This record gives sequence, structure tokens and C-alpha cells, in this order.
Amino acid sequence: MDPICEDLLGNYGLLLYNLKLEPLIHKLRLELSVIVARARDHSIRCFPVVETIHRDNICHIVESPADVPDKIKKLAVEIAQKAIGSLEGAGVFAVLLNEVAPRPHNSGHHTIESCYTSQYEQHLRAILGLPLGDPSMKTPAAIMYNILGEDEGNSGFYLAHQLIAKALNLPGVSVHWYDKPEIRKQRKMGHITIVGPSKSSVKARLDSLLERETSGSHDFVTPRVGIIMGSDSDLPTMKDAAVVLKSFGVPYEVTIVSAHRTPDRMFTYASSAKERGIQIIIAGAGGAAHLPGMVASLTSLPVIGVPIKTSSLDGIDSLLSIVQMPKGIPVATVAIGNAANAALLAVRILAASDSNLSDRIINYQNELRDAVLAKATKLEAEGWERYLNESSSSF
Ligand SMILES: Nc1cncn1[C@@H]1O[C@H](COP(=O)(O)O)[C@@H](O)[C@H]1O
Repeated sequence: MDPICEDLLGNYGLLLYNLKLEPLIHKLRLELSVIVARARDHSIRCFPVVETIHRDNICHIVESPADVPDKIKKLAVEIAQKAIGSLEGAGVFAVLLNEVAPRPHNSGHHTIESCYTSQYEQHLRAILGLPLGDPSMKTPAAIMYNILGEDEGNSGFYLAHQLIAKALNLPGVSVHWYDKPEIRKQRKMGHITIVGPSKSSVKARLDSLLERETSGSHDFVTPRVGIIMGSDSDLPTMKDAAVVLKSFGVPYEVTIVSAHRTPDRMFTYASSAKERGIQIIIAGAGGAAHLPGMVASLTSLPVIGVPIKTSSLDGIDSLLSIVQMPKGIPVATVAIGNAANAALLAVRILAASDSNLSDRIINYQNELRDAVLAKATKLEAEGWERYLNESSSSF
């Protein structure tokens, strides 16, 4: 059997339309879903493939995009398109393992916050004969959690509202309450969508909401600075920015975004940064270092570029690629390899409207001054030869 099909049969079940489904459905752990929109002119657009995670045969969580290889996503989209192509009618259809639902679907609820066009808007566009909208994600990751009734009556409402109150304290969260008059155990009463910069961050936020152990970070504060770099080989340089931000107590996120190797990710990252709460982006890249400039062209946020020192041209190539921006799209550029200065500049920009940070910058500068004055006093007292001998290890 084709290994892709084996993969699907093993984990995702999408190819099982024509097989005996019952025994497999009972074992279903997760399922892929594709929301397909078909317009009246028969044009078709697909939302990103999501994975739905089931508990007691009820959809519990939806993660977007699905964490499966691209070849599986491609195959899932092809199957979904084929399925919808064989049906009549315009509108939004959800294609899953055991159903084709001719309507907006639970597995597409996340699109309200995470996609340029929600499944509901797409449905209206499709049935009204309007052009279909862009179904791609405007945020790198989203997770949707169904609020299921935990109890009957008032106790059930109380538990659900407790969860909602907690959710509203987390960044990137939107709560939808369906206002159903009655609550029953396992009945879908609403849903919570969490959007964020990565799968791990949205999963960690959901874990914190549900008071579950998380394998990722426990820091759920919205990052104010995004530190991005073209490759993990830039990390030894770029980590200095993180160290400085940490010392100033400025929340930040760190990730890899390559202008050339992951252009779509760069687009999504830069265009969603502002609405995710990021205020400044620090972008490091080496060689043909187009990342800072391209990111600056996709956002209105200030962008600080860090030229990474390269082996062949010592970073001059990176510096010139970053600093020579055309008029209209500025990138503040620091010295080659000086990610610490990029972070200090970011802190100064934030400090312009944050008196607490401003005080910390002044303290930091005072500390720098005092350190230099102490060295000057020592040099004058000891003379340069002894000073050099004593300090040689630190030069
Ligand atoms: N310009 C560019 C686009 N995508 C990655 N780079 C840069 O290419 C350099 C070499 O990357 P790697 O070590 O992954 O080959 C890194 O500095 C990285 O920022």
C-alpha cells in the first residue's frame, strides 16, 4: 500500500469513505477536516486542513493548521475538493471522515479569529454569488476548544462561566457563548478560540486554561517584542537580544522565519504580529538578509535589523542588505552581530510610553557609567602596565 495511504489509515482515516467505518470510528482519536467553499460559478476554495481531537466520540478540540506532513494535507485537500466537486450546490461544506456536512461546521469555528475570511462570511459569499474570500490563516496558529456541558442546570452554567472567566484573562482568546436555554452533560454550549504565534504557545495557553500540565512554556504574557531570525544558525547571535529583554522584564517570543525558505510563514508572521500584541520586531539574518526589510514592508510596527556575521564576507553582505532600505520602508539597523543593541533599542522605543521601563533604562545607563568610572579610577591608581596584566584575561 502507498505509504501515504498507510499513514492516513493509521492515524487520520480520511481515505476511509468506502471502507467499513464502524470499528475504526470507535477508535478515533483525531480526524482531519477540510472546510471547502464552492461558489455559484463552481469555483472552489479550501480552508487550511485542521485536526479535530475527539473525546467520547465528541469533538473536543480543533487545531489549525493540522500537525501532519504537507503531503497528507495536500492529499486531504484533493479528496475534499473531489468530494465537493461531485455534489450539487453552493456554500460551505465540511469534509470529514464520516460526513460531508453541507454547512459551516464546528471544525471551522476557529476561522472567525484565525482566517482572513471566516467560514460564515465565506458561506454567505458563496450562496449570494459574491467572489469567495481568502481562506488562509492570518495568524500562525489557532486552537478551538468546545465548551461542553459538564453538568445539568445551574451547576453546569456555573462551571461553564467559571471557565469563560478564566479564558478571558488569557492573551489571544475569544469566547463564543451560544446562549442555549438549557445545559446538558456533553452538550456544546459555546467555544473558545485561542490564536497565537505558534502551535506550542496556543496549546500551552489551553493547558493553562484547563489546568493541565504543559510541556511548553508557562509564560502566558503577551509578548511585546518578536525576535525572529533566518536560521537556527543565527541563534548564538540573536540570543543576546533575548538575554537583554529578559533582564528588562520585557516579554518576548523567539522563532525562526526565513524570507527565502519560508516566505508564507514570513507573510503570516509579519502581517499578524500587530494584532497579536507585538510592538516591535527584531529580525536577524545573514547573507542576502532580506528578512528585516520584507517584514517591515508587511507591518506598520518598527523593525530592527541585526546583520549576522557570515563566514564568507564577515557580515558586510548582511549589513548592506539590511541597511540599504528604499525610502518609505525603514529598518533600524544595528552593528554586525550586535543583537544586544537591537534589544536595547527596542526597550528604549517601548520606554517612550512606559515610565517604568524608562526608569530601568536610566538605571542601566547609570550602571554602565559607574562601571567605566570604576575602571578609570583603577587604571589611574594602578598604572596601565599592572592594570593590563591584571585584566588581560578579560580582554
Ligand atoms: N538570508 C537568509 C534567508 N534564509 C536564511 N537566511 C540566512 O542564511 C544564513 C545561513 O543559514 P543556514 O545556516 O541555515 O544555511 C543565516 O544567517 C540566515 O539568516
